[in-house]
Amino acid sequence: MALDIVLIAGILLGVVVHLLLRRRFQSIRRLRLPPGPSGVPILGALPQIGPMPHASLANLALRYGPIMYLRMGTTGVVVASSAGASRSFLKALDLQFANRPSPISGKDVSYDGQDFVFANYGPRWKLLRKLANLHFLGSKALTEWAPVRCDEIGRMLRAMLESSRNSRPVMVSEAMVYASANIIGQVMLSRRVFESQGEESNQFKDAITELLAWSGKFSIGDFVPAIAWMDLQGVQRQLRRVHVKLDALITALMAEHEVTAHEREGRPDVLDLVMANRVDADGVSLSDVNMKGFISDMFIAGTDTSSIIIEWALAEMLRNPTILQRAQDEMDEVIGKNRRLEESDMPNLPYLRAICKEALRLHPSTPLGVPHYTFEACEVDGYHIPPNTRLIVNVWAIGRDPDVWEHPLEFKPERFLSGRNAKIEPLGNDFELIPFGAGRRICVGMHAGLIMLQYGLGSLLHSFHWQLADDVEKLDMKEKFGAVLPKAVPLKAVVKPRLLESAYM
Ligand code: HEM
Repeated sequence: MALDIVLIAGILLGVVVHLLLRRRFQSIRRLRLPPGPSGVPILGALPQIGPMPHASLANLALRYGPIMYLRMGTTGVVVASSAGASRSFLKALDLQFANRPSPISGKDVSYDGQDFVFANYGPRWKLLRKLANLHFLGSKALTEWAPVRCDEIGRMLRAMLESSRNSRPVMVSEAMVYASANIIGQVMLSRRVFESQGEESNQFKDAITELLAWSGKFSIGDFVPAIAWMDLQGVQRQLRRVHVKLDALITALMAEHEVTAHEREGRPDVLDLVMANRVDADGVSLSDVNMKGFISDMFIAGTDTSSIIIEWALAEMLRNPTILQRAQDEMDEVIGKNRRLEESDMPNLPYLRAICKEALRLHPSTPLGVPHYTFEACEVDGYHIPPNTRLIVNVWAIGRDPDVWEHPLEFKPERFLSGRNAKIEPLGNDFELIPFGAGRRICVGMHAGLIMLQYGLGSLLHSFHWQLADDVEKLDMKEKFGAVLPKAVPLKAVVKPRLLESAYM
């Protein structure tokens, strides 16, 4: 009897110990973090991120793999560096990662997270996104605003024609930023923001360029919030300085817009429509600060993105004149030389579209996208991701992945004309090419950005012969890292008209 009790007690104890050990091992297995560098005390892996973080992270991924976990300061960061890894996050875990980390150094420029880009996933973000799609950036709205794009690109081409007559070189990205800002101004606020290309528009471009350069910096305070107040690298100070300039411009534009409301009766612009619908059926409402953030985001995200890619594409073609020639031949055949390119020509220009995809692959304007954030713990490909983790998708590394792209560093638009790659589109479904991101937070201006890229670049190629301003000097192809990735040395070129004079009028 006593033996039985001892035996049963022993078996029970064995079962309990077994269950406890199994749970313990399971939880250890469940809590396996993705591989990554161990880093140093306090700063974690931050010292391993050099001045070109997209390249540093790509190098670390070669060692640790496409899903990598880094502790940066006191913040956990997971980095996705392959098509498969980005699909695991932006498709399978899209909802969990649909938030943004709180912008510490970008506190001012994001209106303390009250804008659109940094809004967390929730009712206010949904309302902003709905209104942006409905009135500004969705396909119906884009069709309605096509005459504005035609007008502004026409002005840009005429200004370049003038430069060629006066033997003045053109600064490609400046011209495109000026055109893009005026398109956004006309559509959103019924006014061109700059009447002439010159000091005022250059100040605006410089402010946006500076803002994007500083906001891409890996600021220590963003990763060690306890010491953010010290602003050790001066990032917040610099961003505040630029924000003050841009905010003054936006405040003035909004005030003027209110005064001129009577002039737009029956023909509302985007701001009128968004203002009129700023409270939705569920009572979610947009404050004046939300509205300022919305306008500011549209100018910032909508101007220095397509223009950067156009500049890179032209630079690549100046290094590879046969590509430039083939693009011009295609347009001459489809359009001729009596008129300029129209948006409706685009379906008939497969080579031009391939050039745009190739530029988006090799030179995505936002190399690390915009960071995502999860408040909840989750599991990805068998790895545990702790709560409050930041997600970086290395879009730049994905576009250069040698396992996907043959000769990844070469600019070869032909790769998109046949075979498997011909089906790849940069629209968030093919994770090998995600310059606009993917999932719910995919760029809301994706279609507008693509139109500006194809129509802007196509118009420049079709309208002019291109030559480097300084033929002797080798074209500098270095990148300058920030939230966006422009050429370190802006492209300066000499143009000569190639269409009938009447085509420019
Ligand atoms: C070629 C041009 C462009 C590129 C490459 C680009 C790229 C991106 C990327 C990578 C994101 C982050 C997506 C993510 O979080 O996963 C983004 C977000 C965003 N973009 Fe663009 N963009 C372009 C043009 C535009 C334009 C023309 C506008 C507006 C006029 C715009 C407005 C925005 C906004 C508001 C967001 C934030 C969306 C959100 O958080 O829900 N973008 N863009």
